[in-house]
Amino acid sequence: MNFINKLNAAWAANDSLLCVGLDPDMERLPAQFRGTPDGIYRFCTAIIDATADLACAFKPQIAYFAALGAEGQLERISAYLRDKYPHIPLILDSKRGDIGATAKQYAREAYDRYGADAVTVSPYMGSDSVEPYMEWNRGVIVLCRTSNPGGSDLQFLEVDGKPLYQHVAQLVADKWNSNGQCALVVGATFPEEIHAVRAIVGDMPLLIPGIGAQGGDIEATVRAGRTDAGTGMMINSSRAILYAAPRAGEDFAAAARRVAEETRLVINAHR
Ligand SMILES: O=c1ccn([C@@H]2O[C@H](COP(=O)(O)O)[C@@H](O)[C@H]2O)c(=O)[nH]1
Repeated sequence: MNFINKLNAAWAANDSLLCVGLDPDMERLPAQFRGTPDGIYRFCTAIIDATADLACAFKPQIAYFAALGAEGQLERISAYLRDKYPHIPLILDSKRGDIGATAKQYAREAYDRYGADAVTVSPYMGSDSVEPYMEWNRGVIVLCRTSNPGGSDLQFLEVDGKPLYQHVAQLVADKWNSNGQCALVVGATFPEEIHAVRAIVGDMPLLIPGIGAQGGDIEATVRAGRTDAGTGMMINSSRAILYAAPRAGEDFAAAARRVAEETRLVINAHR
């Protein structure tokens, strides 16, 4: 099943637009998982088990694995998700961008090595840098209006009367999405821009990081990004779920589940 079909199925099966981020920071892991690469695997799979019926996707950020030389654990986590929850897409957040020959290797890394259903890519190097991803029947999620404040340095530059990020949205909608496999990254910290991007791209899925630890407003995000079908979004939360402070008598996985459930409820209240 291709990415968009799988995402549609996961939205429906779990009645959820919540994407759970997998960013295992060794310093923040519960003590029983610290110090060994296998601990990363056990922590992430415990989070997956605790939230799989509440999520429309899981999004590991590759830096958290590569920094520790733990890419093998990411391969294991991806295989675990595929085997146990084959209906939930895996989004590899790697934000790659390079010349075509190198991009071909990055595409193999994402789709073949990690078995990702979709991967995040940077549009900065243009069409030939994203074409190799399009050759796979998987998802390509293009950075458009990122959640960080510094994203404005370039993404807000006015070009031909409109901000650069809107040109990216238009380019993806008009050209790069000819096979219907694209989505865009737009930060929850910028609801007005989510609204502007939605107006350009119709019902194309949006990956929306920035709620939770980055403080984005869930209600404003959902109102700005929802489609007529009440879907169209993968609203990502990583640290707020992974490192939810356990209440008395509650373990980390139960705390993660509680926060994921609360987040999904708030999202669904405004769909
Ligand atoms: O614009 C962007 C693009 C990607 N991210 C990534 O999403 C998560 C957010 O983590 P939180 O803990 O929920 O803040 C992280 O992996 C980022 O690399 C983003 O934040 N903004």
